[in-house]
Amino acid sequence: MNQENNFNTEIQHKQIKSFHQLKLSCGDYLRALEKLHFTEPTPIQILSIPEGLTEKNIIAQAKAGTGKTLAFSSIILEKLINRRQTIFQDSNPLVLIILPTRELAIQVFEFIQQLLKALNAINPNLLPYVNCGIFIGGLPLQDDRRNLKIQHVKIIIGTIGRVVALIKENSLVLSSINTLVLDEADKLMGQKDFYKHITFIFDSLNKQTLNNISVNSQQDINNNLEELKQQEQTLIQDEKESAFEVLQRRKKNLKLPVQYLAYSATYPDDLKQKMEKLMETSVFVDAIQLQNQSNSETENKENENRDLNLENIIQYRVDVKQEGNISVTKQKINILTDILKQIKFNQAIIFYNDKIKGENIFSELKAQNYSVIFIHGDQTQADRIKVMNQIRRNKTQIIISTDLLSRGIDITTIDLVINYDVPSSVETYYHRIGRTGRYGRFGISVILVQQNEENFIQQNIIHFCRLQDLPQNFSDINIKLQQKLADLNQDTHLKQSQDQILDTKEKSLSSNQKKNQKNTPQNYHHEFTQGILMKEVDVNEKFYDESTFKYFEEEECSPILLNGQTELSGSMFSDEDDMDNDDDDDNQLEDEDYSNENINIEAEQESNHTNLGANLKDEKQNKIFDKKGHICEDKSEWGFLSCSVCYDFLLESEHYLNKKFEIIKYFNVKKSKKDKID
Ligand SMILES: Nc1ncnc2c1ncn2[C@@H]1O[C@H](COP(=O)(O)OP(=O)(O)OP(=O)(O)O)[C@@H](O)[C@H]1O
Repeated sequence: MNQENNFNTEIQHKQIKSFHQLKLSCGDYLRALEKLHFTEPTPIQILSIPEGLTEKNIIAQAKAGTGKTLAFSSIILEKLINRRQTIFQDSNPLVLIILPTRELAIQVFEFIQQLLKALNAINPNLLPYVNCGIFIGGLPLQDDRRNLKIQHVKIIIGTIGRVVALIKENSLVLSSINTLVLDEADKLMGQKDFYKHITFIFDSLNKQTLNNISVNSQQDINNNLEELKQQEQTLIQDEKESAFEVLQRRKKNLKLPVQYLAYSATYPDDLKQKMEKLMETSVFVDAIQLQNQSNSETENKENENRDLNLENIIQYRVDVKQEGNISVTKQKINILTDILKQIKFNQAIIFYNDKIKGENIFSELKAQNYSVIFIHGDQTQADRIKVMNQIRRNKTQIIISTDLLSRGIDITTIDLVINYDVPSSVETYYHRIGRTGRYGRFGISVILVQQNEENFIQQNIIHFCRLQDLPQNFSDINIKLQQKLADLNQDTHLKQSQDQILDTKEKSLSSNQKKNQKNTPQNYHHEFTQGILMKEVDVNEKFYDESTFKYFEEEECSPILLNGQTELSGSMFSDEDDMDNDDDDDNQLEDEDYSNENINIEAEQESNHTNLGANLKDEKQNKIFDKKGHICEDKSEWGFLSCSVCYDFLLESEHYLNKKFEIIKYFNVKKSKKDKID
């Protein structure tokens, strides 16, 4: 492309201010994005979504924290929406997403679940057969087999070892996969063990998708023969040629049975060629240039357009000097605690290189009464999930981690990253510091440098990154950090009130579509002669519920047994304790205490919301208070829900709680269609 063309394309890209302009054709999907507050696309979304929708293989690069997950998720979902008429014919998975760590896999799983949920709330008939499943090491294999068999998972999200194991034992069938996503692709391709598995997946995909033409798609081919004939005029020489041969030749001709999407913030040069070879004809989507051009300081400086630094992260270095008899370890701990005392951060992550060191830092900080937690790959999966939960709920202020959390993890409240140990490469450095400064927010990073590490730093870090010495005075930084926290809190409030407005819009928009939903419990009237045993399922945490994994069953999915004495009150709204920063470990107590309090807090906050929001809240409050005085008359010692008022209340609450109440067992309950009674 010549310079003038380049310039024009850049101008066009800069003019894109909404997702509508990105070849995303489905209005409901655009509304779902809006509902989740994704209104303006980021450079990687502007560049890679339209490319991806043309079925090209993509190797995409964008700086840390700039929206790569939404970019590939949008391509996947738009493709599924376009194919929705035929999805239900196939019980095999259609999309495979591979990630390097379990924590990242869980995050991407939850993100796509959220997108699907928002889409489903707007139009339940759009992708009713599309669900996603998570397949990671450390959890029972038999659960994965069962989920693949019974749940007909369409979007597979997993870590490489588990995915390969499932392919090898034929539990995971790849014959219908049409998109393979490699997130943190340089890690997956660059590490020797991973690469071996990746090539195995590519080979299996090629074999199985071609075999599939003769088996699973036969029905599909026959159905679409006429259409195929029109499209493939040049291929069909003989009217009697079988549909199988037509498609076989068509696929071979295109040589692209599966679309590959690779995303990362970093690609070492030697790796790019290796990837291009494996992914055959691919395009390189480079968002770095566009990201840097939107920053006036670096405008028109060709070499600086490959700069991976984020403007919103201030990077400091501090030298660890030998002082008297004090050991280097002690020196480093002193520097660390000094930084932690002086910088008024909200949440910090400290990266270290070996596990024993991590445990030592943990003990030192714990002894100084810091709210601290540590994580590494040798912990049990139960502990890893527990730690991630603590971090995400902002229940711990300092996280000590190996490079396990250096990539992809998206926690907006982290505002300080400390490289306690120097990372092994500049790529790892970029990923580590990218745990702060997410989506353009302010963040700080500090690297501790020992004398014997100076050469490495000079050659690998200083040359590429904008390191400056740690200042004596942190007051300016602290003001910025406070401002960031205030902005984050304000964003949360704003989003909450916008959510209420959108929910109301959505209710009126989709009331007709919702009428089409059949056999949901709401459509039935229940006559209670004895009782129902109910189970509470947190919709956002459905994955955990499906597993027999003990820790999560205890913490997230304990069945609720409403006994005869149950008083309906605000304590039902325990789901809202996301905002709770209390460090209390006793979840049961905390839920109940907080949620009662929560209603009062909300009542106070309501006065600031719009009328529409206020009405909605009123509606919710009334629902609680309407029934608050209600005490079930049934004194059944078994604690079954046996009262229709309680039951109705539970169903009404689903919407607010973001939970589903599944009926485990009926006891002599008659069911009849509600509309007959009405
Ligand atoms: N268009 C958008 N509007 C608002 N927020 C967005 C948008 N796109 C992404 N985000 C938010 O930006 C944050 C970072 O996104 P994401 O985790 O996808 O970054 P990433 O590029 O994959 O980062 P990393 O390189 O660290 O993996 C997330 O909190 C995400 O919800």
